[in-house]
Parts: sequence; C-alpha cells; structure tokens
Amino acid sequence: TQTTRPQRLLAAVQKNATRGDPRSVVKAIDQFCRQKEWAMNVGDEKGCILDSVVTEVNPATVLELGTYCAYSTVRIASLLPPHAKLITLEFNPHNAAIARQVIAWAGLGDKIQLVEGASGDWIPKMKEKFAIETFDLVFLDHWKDRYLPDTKLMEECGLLRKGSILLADNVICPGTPDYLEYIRNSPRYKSQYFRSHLEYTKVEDGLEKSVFLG
Ligand SMILES: O=C(NCc1cccc(CNc2ccc3[nH]ncc3c2)c1)c1cc(-c2ccc(F)cc2)cc(O)c1O
Ligand SMILES: [Mg+2]
Repeated sequence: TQTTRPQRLLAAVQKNATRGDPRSVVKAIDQFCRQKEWAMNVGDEKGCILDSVVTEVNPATVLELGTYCAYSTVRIASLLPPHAKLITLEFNPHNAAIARQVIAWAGLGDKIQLVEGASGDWIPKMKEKFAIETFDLVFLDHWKDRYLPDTKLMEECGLLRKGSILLADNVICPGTPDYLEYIRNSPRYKSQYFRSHLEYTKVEDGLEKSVFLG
C-alpha cells in the first residue's frame, strides 16, 4: 500500500539522523525536502530566524500551533533551557502519530507535550489542563485562517502577558492577510517583519514577530 509523505519523511529521519541528536533530525528533514520531496516545514532559511528569536526570548513556556511532522517543534525544543515546556497542537491524527516518532527520535520527549486537537478547543483549556499561566512564546504555523481568531482567543483567555512574543509563519505565502492587518494596526502589539522565502523555494515568504504590550 502507498506510504504518505509524513511516513516517508519519518523514514528519512530514522535512516539519516542520529537518535538523541535534534540537530541531525533537523538536517535530515531539510535534506529530504530539498533532495526528495517538498514538505511544509518552516525549513532551514526561516528556521534560522526562528532559532534567533527562540534564543533571544529564552522562553520557559512555548505554544506551537501546528506540529505537522515536528520539524519546528524539534528545532525550538533543542534551544530551550532545561525546565522549559513546549506544548504543540496538531489537529490531524496522522501528522500527530508521525510527529511523536520524530520527537522520540530526537530524544526530546520530556520537553515537548504534543496535544491532538484543534486550537479553538484547546486554547481555553490550557491554564487548567497544563498548569500554564502565560506563554512566553507562541509559534503560529497552523491553518492560516485560524491565526487571527486564535490570537484573539489567547488574549481573551489571559494566555499572553506584557512581553509575550508571537511568531507567525507564512504571512506572505500562503498568506495571513487578516492577521497581518490586525497585528500591525493594533496598539496592543509591536510588530516586525522578517523577510525570507517559502521553505525550500525562491518564492517570497516571511515571519512576523509581534510583542504583546499588555
Ligand atoms: O497550510 C499550511 N500549514 C497548516 C496546515 C496545513 C494542512 C494541515 C494542517 C493540519 N494541522 C493543523 C490544523 C489545524 C490546527 N489547529 N490547531 C492546530 C492545528 C494543526 C495544517 C502551510 C502551507 C504551506 C504551503 C503549501 C502549499 C504552497 F504551494 C505554498 C505554501 C506552507 C507552510 O509553511 C504551511 O505552514
Ligand atoms: Mg508554515
């Protein structure tokens, strides 16, 4: 029977990456996507911008919306301080099953909590279910039409504090026009656009970094 792209990506990790070495997992996925098949990971170019934001923020609590195959999950978690927690939400059960195995291969299971379900359902439950006060960093990489409603939901649920950082992938391609319009014009955020390219291509894309001002 036919394998799926996430299954082929996982096989490439298990073949080419060293168990317990997160950077080799990231490298194996990038190699697979450049040489074999494109996949919608944040990728190596935007990944370097992600790395710089993570190291600058040095977050104790991270929320990732949209795990896919855990490329950015592993990339972020490999840079976190010892007792930091990363919660990642994935709606698609097949993606989640693959992501769990990529996370295990990287040896980051104790830093990452993968939750299966939709952001709209889980964001209101974060405080009670995961003993989270607020998130220091949120990486938005799920359905592009959910960025804005979920940001408003996080505000309403008191999950953002003065200084919380939102980092949004794909603000140009596929694009998140309503989110950009809101976040760039809201007096409650200070935003900065990091110009880059759509993963593994020459197409323009970028990350939008926004600080919640309280
Ligand atoms: O669409 C994208 N990613 C989101 C996505 C997509 C599919 C499934 C899921 C299922 N996961 C999911 C859903 C809802 C959820 N709610 N809470 C958690 C959660 C998790 C998520 C995307 C597309 C392109 C792209 C494609 C084609 C092209 F030509 C150019 C660019 C590039 C990217 O970097 C992208 O990130
Ligand atoms: Mg993306």
